[in-house]
Amino acid sequence: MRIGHGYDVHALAPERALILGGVQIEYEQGLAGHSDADVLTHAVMDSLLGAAALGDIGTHFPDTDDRYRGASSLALLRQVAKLLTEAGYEVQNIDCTLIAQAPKVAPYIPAMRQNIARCLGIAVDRVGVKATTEERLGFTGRGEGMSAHSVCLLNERSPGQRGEVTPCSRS
Ligand SMILES: Nc1ccn([C@@H]2O[C@H](COP(=O)(O)O)[C@@H](O)[C@H]2O)c(=O)n1
Ligand SMILES: C[C@@]1(CO)OP(=O)(O)OP(=O)(O)OC[C@H]1O
Repeated sequence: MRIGHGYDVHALAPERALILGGVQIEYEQGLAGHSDADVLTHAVMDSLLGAAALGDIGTHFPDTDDRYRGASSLALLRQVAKLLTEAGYEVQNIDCTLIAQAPKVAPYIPAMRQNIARCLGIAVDRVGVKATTEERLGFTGRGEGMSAHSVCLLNERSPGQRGEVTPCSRS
């Protein structure tokens, strides 16, 4: 079993859509970024890539590459799922936390969990999504941006399934 951690931050800006866990939420501002800036999904992807020691989202989806301009982070998450499968891992569970002073996202959490689980091909009860404010403190508390943390566990499939060389004894 392998543990992973991911963390991401995006600034709030006018005239941007607010997309969190693949859910578009009505709000006066959205998150700025090269992609759709879905900070929660970015933290989830980094936790998965980290657990597999496969780098991070910037390695796989550089913000200098026009293919990722305005990209759906859920589409990127599906690509991460493929990388994990190819490397011989399956997701045991994910637990992530969005840090945002506003808006209240609790009503959207079931849809976020469904989106993340669907992209990874796992049951929704393997995906935890939570939200908290930072009590008006710091950059999230002042409404300048949002951040997210994620942890995950990956199961390693058996060596035979991963295409690894298995030690053999010589007589
Ligand atoms: N953007 C947010 C932040 C929080 N919530 C929910 O409110 C609860 C209380 O938050 P505190 O920061 O005051 O502890 C929290 O447990 C979440 O359920 C939210 O929906 N959206
Ligand atoms: C997701 C990517 C895609 O180009 O762009 P951004 O939306 O800027 O997000 P960031 O968290 O800075 O990660 C870098 C990129 O991988």
